Amino acid sequence: MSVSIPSTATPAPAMAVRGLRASYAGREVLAGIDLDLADGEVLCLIGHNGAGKSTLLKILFGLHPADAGEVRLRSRALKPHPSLMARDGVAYVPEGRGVFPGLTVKEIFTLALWSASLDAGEGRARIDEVLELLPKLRDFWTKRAGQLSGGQQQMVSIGRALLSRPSILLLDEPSIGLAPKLFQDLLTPIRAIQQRRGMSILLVEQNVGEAFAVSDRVVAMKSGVTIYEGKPADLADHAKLLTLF
Ligand SMILES: Nc1ncnc2c1ncn2[C@@H]1O[C@H](COP(=O)(O)OP(=O)(O)OP(=O)(O)O)[C@@H](O)[C@H]1O
Repeated sequence: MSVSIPSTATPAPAMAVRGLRASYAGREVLAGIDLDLADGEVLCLIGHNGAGKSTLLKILFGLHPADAGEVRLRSRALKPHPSLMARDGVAYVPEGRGVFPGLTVKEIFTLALWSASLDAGEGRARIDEVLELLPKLRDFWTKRAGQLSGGQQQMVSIGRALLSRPSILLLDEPSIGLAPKLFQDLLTPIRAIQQRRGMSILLVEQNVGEAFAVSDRVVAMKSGVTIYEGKPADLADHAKLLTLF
């Protein structure tokens, strides 16, 4: 008689990075990064300017090549490429928002649906879903992105990323140019969406106060390597944070 034994194995992380190295014109900026992003976790990546945080995100979405190391989605090793990552449920919101200033929000979303080759019915359903998740988008739906505030543009950028129903969201410094209160207003719905969807988020942020409040774990980087990993509460004391750098 065969007896089935329940598996006690830890599930593979949503995304894992091993020994990642990268450079620009021969200058090494990532010097061997190991990182796990668990299922349904918000991981906040902090560090000085130039520590390599944005480069890491770019590599994970396939926008910059790694010199060495491995990127895994679940336990599957792959060579990141933007279309491949998008197909596999990864979305990337770059620093600086990247919305087309001359297009209305509606046009930006329509363009994103068109480039994802979704049919009209599915496209409408996706837009309705994002508008339900981020209802404030309705307030400026027909305005040109260039006329929107920084926080509104950031919401457009994140909403556009959510259209693809990602399981992993790579968010590069969404607080740039936002007052702390506006940043908080943006993070609160993101955290709610993340919990509702069970999405994993890798959030690069310098604005630690607000970011830690929605993060499950923090990793600090310095000069291309990770130097600390812990819970936000362990770093709540600002003095302790400064000793890391
Ligand atoms: N396109 C590029 N060409 C050459 N060097 C670059 C390029 N992008 C970044 N670098 C350099 O690589 C290093 C890491 O930069 P990166 O932007 O990844 O750091 P960061 O931690 O995200 O910094 P910040 O917080 O300022 O955005 C820095 O020394 C930076 O000057």
